[in-house]
Amino acid sequence: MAKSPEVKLAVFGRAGVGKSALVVRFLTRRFIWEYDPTLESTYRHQATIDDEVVTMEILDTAGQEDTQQKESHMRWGDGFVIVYDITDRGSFDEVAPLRGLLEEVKKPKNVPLVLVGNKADLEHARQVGTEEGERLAAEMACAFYECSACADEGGMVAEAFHELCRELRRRKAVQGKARRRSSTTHVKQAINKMLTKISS
Ligand SMILES: Nc1nc2c(ncn2[C@@H]2O[C@H](COP(=O)(O)OP(=O)(O)OP(=O)(O)O)[C@@H](O)[C@H]2O)c(=O)[nH]1
Repeated sequence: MAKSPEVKLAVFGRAGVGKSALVVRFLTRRFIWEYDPTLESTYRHQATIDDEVVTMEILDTAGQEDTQQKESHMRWGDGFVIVYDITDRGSFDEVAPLRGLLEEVKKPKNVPLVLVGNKADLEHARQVGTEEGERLAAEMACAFYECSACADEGGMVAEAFHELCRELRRRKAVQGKARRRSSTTHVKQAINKMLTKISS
């Protein structure tokens, strides 16, 4: 039987945006109010996404990491969830620099990621409009979700993680095709060389 794909996903965002709450919601479908804010944690999780079993390793980073720690976690990950809090404009302003660092650390560029605006249940305290999130995601060419780890009726949190896995799968398929195409080209070139030698 084919081995299920394994993907490493890292969750980034300013301290307090709800990274741990989102990861715990995704893994347990529950909301837990408080976590140790300084800890980073890794979890393993299996899910069936479009009939394919995917094994995820999820790193919930600590919001107060220094640049060196961030870079090391960025090197570790295959795909990224960048989270901001819709009630905290400063957390939204930190998204672009985080994406910038990702693009510096990861090569090739155009890193697989999804953008999540969390705490959508706190509409009365909103500081970042939905359309602003949409616009930023369009600029970053990634999917965008407004979610609430606390009241996730629509299953949006899982959808964000699943979409990231789909994006990684799409890219792997494209890379596989490109590799196959280049090896076919090499074989063709070798045959042509041989034929040229024989005929000369
Ligand atoms: N109302 C509301 N509160 C939330 C939501 N998600 C998280 N919180 C609260 O926001 C606070 C911070 O949540 P955490 O999950 O610890 O945030 P974090 O991003 O992991 O923070 P660091 O670990 O410090 O980086 C906690 O008090 C949570 O209960 C949400 O969707 N809605």
